[in-house]
Amino acid sequence: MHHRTHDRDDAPKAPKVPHVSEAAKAPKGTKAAKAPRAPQAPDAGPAERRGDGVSRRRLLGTAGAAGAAGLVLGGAGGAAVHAAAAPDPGTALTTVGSTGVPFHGRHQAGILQPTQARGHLVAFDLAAGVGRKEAAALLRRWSEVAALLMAGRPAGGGDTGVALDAGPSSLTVTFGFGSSFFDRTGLGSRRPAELEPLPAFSSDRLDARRSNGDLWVQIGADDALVAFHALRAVQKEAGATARVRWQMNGFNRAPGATARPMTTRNLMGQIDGTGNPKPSEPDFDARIFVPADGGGPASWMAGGSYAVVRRIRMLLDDWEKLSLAKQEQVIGRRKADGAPLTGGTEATEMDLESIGPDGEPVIPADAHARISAPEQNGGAAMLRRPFSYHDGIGPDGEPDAGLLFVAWQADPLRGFVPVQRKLDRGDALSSFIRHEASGLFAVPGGPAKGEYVGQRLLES
Ligand SMILES: C=CC1=C(C)c2cc3[nH]c(cc4nc(cc5[nH]c(cc1n2)c(C)c5CCC(=O)O)C(CCC(=O)O)=C4C)c(C)c3C=C
Ligand SMILES: [Fe+2]
Repeated sequence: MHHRTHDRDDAPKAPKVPHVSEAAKAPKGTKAAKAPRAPQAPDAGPAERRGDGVSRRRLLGTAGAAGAAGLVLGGAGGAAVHAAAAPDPGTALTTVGSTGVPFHGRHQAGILQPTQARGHLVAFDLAAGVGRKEAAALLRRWSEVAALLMAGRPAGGGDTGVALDAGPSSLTVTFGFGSSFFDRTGLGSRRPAELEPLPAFSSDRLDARRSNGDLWVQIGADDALVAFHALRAVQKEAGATARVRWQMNGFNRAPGATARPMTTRNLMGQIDGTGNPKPSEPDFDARIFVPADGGGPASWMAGGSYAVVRRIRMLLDDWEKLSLAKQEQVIGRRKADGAPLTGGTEATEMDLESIGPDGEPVIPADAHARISAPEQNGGAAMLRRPFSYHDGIGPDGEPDAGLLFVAWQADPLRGFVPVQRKLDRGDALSSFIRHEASGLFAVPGGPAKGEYVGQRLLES
C-alpha cells in the first residue's frame, strides 16, 4: 500500500496514492480554521482534518468510483473492501489508510492532529528495580517502533501481522511521564513544577487504580486494527521493564462518515470541540506548548505539553430523559449545529451578555460553555482532544460510557485546573457526568531525527 504523509520533509518518501490529484498533497503544518470560533484542527472534518485540500465531496467521488469498480469486478460488497489491498494501486478507495503522520518534529504527534477514529490510552508502571537506564532503553525501543508503525511499516522482528494490509491510517503514538516516574528513576530534581498533582475537586469520584502511572502512551489511528497493532507492539516492547497499570479504549467518528467536514459529536450527541483554541491564534503556541527559553531543570520539556486525562462517565440514562430544550440550556449551544443559544452558526461567538424576554441570560448562568469559556476564567484555555468510550453496561445497570477527556496545555494551572475549579462549583452538566479517573502527564517535545522521545531528560 502506498502511503502519504501529512507534512514535513522528514517524512518517509513513498509514492503517492494514485487518483489523488496534486492538490491533495498535504501542505506544511496544520491548517488553521479561518472563521472566528470555527472548529479547530483536532475536531475539524475530513478535508480540514487531513489538511490536504481534498474536499469531502471529492473524496466521496473517489471512494464512490473505486467502490463501484470493486463491486463490478467482484460482484460483492466484500470485493469492494478487498479492492483497497489489491495489487493495482488504482483501486484505493480513500486516502484514509494511506495518510501518515511524521514521528519526528518539534512536537510529538497526537496533539495537533485531528482526533482519530480509534484510540487507546495506556498507563504503565516501571517494574520493581527498574531505574533510569532501563527506562531510557524502553523509551528508545518505543520510539523506534512508533516511528516504524507511523510510517506504515512492520514493527520489526515478531510483528503480529495485524496491520499487514493497511497503511499508517494517521497513526500517532505519543509518550508521557507521570510524576511518579521521576521518583522511580532518581530524576526528582528534573520534575517540572507543572506536574504537581491536580487538586481534588468536590465532584471527583476517582478510582486510584485507573489513575496516574509512571508512563503514559496515547495511541490513535483511523483504523481499529492499526491502532490495536500499535497497542500490542508498545505493550510487547515494555517487556519486563514496565507493566500496564490501566488501559482505556476510545473512539471517534470515522473520517468520511459525515457529508461535510464537521466537528465531532460526543455520546451525549453534542458537537464537541468548537471552542478549542485554534493554531491560527497568536497565543495558541504559548497556551499549548512549553516554550524553548526555560533553561531550568525542566528545559527538557521545550516544545512539550501537559496532558490532563480524565475518564468522565456520562450518566446517559438521566441525560437522555431531558428534553432537547433542556439539554441545550445545560450546554448553552444548540444540539443540531453547535451554534450558541444567542444565534448564528457554530462559528459565531457566544453573546454572554444577551438577556431574553424573561429577563434571564439567553445562555444560562450555569451553562457549561459559558462557565468554561476562557473569558470567564482569566484567559485559561486548553486544547481538548478526547475520545468517546463505551465499555458495556456497568454493575449499576447503566451504560459505562462517556468521554476519555484529554486536554493539552503548557501549564495545567493556566488550563485545566482553573476551569475545572469553576465547573466544579456550578456547571449544569455536572449532574450528568462523573469524573472516575484522572492523570497528569508531562509529554516532552517531539524527537529530532536519530533521537528518542525523552532523551533530553534521560541522557543529560
Ligand atoms: C475542565 C475542563 C472541561 C471538562 C472536564 C469538560 C467536560 C465536558 N465537556 C463536555 C461537552 C462540551 N464542552 C464544551 C465546551 C467546553 N468545555 C470545556 C472544558 C471542559 N469540558 C471548555 C474549555 C469548553 C470551551 C468553552 C468555550 O471556549 O466556548 C461544549 C461546547 C462546544 C465546544 O466548545 O466544544 C460541549 C458540548 C462534556 C460532555 C464533558 C464531559 C463528559
Ligand atoms: Fe466541556
